[in-house]
Amino acid sequence: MGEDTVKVGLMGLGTVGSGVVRLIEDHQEDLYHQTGRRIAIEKVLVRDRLKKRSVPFGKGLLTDRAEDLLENREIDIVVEVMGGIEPAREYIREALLQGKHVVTANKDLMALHGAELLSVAAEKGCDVFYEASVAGGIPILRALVEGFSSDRITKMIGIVNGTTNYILTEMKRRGAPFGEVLHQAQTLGYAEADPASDVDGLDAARKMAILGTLGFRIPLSLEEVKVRGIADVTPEDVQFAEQMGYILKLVGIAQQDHGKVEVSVQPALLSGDHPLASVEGVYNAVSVYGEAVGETMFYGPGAGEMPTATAVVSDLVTVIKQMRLGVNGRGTVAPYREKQLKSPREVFAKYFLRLHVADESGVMARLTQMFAEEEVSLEKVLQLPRSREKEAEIILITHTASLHQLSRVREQLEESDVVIRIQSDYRVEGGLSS
Ligand SMILES: NC(=O)C1=CN([C@@H]2O[C@H](COP(=O)(O)OP(=O)(O)OC[C@H]3O[C@@H](n4cnc5c(N)ncnc54)[C@H](OP(=O)(O)O)[C@@H]3O)[C@@H](O)[C@H]2O)C=CC1
Ligand SMILES: N[C@@H](CC=O)C(=O)O
Repeated sequence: MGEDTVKVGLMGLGTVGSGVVRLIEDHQEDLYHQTGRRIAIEKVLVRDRLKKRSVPFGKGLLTDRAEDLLENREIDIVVEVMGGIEPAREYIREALLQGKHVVTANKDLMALHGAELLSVAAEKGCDVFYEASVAGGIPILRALVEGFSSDRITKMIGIVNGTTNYILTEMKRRGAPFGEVLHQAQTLGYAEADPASDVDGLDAARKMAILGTLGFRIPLSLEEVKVRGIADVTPEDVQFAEQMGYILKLVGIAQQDHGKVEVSVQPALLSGDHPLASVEGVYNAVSVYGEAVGETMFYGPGAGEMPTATAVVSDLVTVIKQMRLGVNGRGTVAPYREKQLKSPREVFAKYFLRLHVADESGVMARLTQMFAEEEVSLEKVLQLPRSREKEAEIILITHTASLHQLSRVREQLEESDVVIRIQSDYRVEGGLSS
């Protein structure tokens, strides 16, 4: 191997790592034409060297000692696709201190320690790219940083977790039980090592923290993202939503107006004509609204071996091109704007509530009174046939109200003697016509 070869240290050979190996092999000629360099995987770090692998490697290439990559002076670029916080953070930091460029798919790490790692990279004149960390195969980060650099982004709304979108789609399509479809998502390589982070919305929250930081150019931290997952979503919620013309999805929303931002992840009802309503299975999509450009939409596979590998290898190509130009590390840390978060009085949406109430006369009047007291008006009301003795079910969709108003209404409902329980409540996002 001569001068024209770039040597890569690969950390992780699971779903994404195997895809990276395949893609580099299959596209070697195309990659050479773009970069003028051959890409050679010099060492691969794994936990268990004896495990059976879907991509064949010479015995000497696999190692379970991180030093074999970090202390290898021949390795120019470390690709981290192991996942988790530690030891990934320590390894990436050390790689940067050794002057190696880094490509990672690790949103857990970038959402939590991105600022620290980018600042080490800037000091050492190294690149850190992490396109694969958000929305798998969709090149959304590059679009935000480069494509929208002349505009001011006001809103990003997206389906950014493939596993939960796959689960909700299968629940809607064939009424499949939650546990069964989660297991399928794991088998297909979509889910995180701990799938609770998909189901609880944390994976999507990490991605929204990254999108918010890059899109609004503010230092957004993970704790500032309000998170609710899909664990308590029932097949009935999905069906009732459909009856009323809505699709239930796990949605990330990042919005800024008057200099204040709101970032959240929650199961939300999307009206049938919403651009995200038809995004199914493992697919992700992000709508980005710019003041000047208007609405744009990015769509593609959000998880899985080869889609994610394309994002990783594209980052690798960028690093190699920058090496040729000698511009690595330039602009790694962009100056941020001042950050102000919205209070619950400043976050507005419509809401869907499913209530189990006493089956007696006058209940509807009592309910509407509670909403009226908080100045929340109702857009739709659906009374369902009685499901149990002395219990009726009512579904309400409000007009736009603040989160604060909704919490006040919820308090009243919870204290009321006619409400047996609030079965579910979801934010509602209108479509093109709203
Ligand atoms: N799967 C997907 O669709 C997507 C994943 N990502 C991100 O990509 C990263 C990798 O995900 P994925 O490929 O699915 O994960 P996998 O669990 O399939 O693979 C992880 C790999 O890392 C190795 N590894 C884990 N911990 C260590 C450690 N401490 N020391 C050495 N090796 C270790 C494992 O070794 P061994 O094989 O020996 O167990 C395995 O090869 C994660 O950050 C994930 O969030 C991002 C976008 C999509
Ligand atoms: N578990 C994640 C993988 C990609 O980021 C998902 O399902 O989206």
